Amino acid sequence: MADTLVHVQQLQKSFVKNEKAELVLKDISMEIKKGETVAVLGKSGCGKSTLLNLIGGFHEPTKGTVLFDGAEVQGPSRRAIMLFQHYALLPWKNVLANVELALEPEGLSADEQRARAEKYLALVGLQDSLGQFPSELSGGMQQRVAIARALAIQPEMILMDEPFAALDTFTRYYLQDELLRIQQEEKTNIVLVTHDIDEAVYLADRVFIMDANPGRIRRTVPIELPKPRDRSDRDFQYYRRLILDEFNFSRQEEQLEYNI
Ligand SMILES: Nc1ncnc2c1ncn2[C@@H]1O[C@H](COP(=O)(O)OP(=O)(O)OP(=O)(O)O)[C@@H](O)[C@H]1O
Repeated sequence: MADTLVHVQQLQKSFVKNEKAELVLKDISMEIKKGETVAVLGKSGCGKSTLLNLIGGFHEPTKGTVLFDGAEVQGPSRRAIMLFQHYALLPWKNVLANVELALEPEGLSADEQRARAEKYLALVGLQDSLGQFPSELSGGMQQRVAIARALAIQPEMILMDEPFAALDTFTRYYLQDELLRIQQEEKTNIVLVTHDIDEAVYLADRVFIMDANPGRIRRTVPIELPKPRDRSDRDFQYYRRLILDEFNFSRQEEQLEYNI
């Protein structure tokens, strides 16, 4: 369909462990529409990162297919960039050089490359930190460099694996707001793997809730609230509660491992 960017069809993934094939993902089917932000929530080990890696072409499916803009994903592409929890910046390069390095395959002139890197660093508010090195930056600033580096490639989709999990609550809220603002400006698709129910309800248009052993999608929850959202609003609490109930947290049967 014209408005579908990612189409996951009957996806299965097994890994060999102790000489036995272990089914990690079973029969995953989902669509991500152009311009959408989706979140994937589930218990630790249910296969969220594996699903993200399959969508990004970093793993090969055991069965099934992933279509990106109608074509089968057969490997990583610069149209879908992965953003990790631990920034992955080169410590010996300054902020500007870290972003410029990611642009080398684009074949831009030196001036164009610099202008593009500066544009996206300004977009994340780091225009005054171009010459600083990663060790001189806070975790939140390092993640902003990583976001600028991903955006500078101008991908259609950014795959985020718990991008703010290493940050304190205030920095996390701040970066969630930044991400929302940037996403609305750039219209980049975002697939967000998170443990943070609040983060999923705040950012996502739809939340995919996964079950474990083997990993599968149990329920899809559309978050029908205008953005930016108010975390203290009753409707926000409604969705938060609905998702908490999916995980039986209200009955305290599960060990709490989420940021709520
Ligand atoms: N490359 C691999 N080789 C073998 N097993 C793997 C590999 N990658 C993941 N697994 C296994 O697949 C299962 C799902 O892992 P995955 O990292 O996708 O889960 P997750 O839901 O992202 O977990 P977490 O929330 O803890 O990051 C786990 O049992 C893990 O050990």
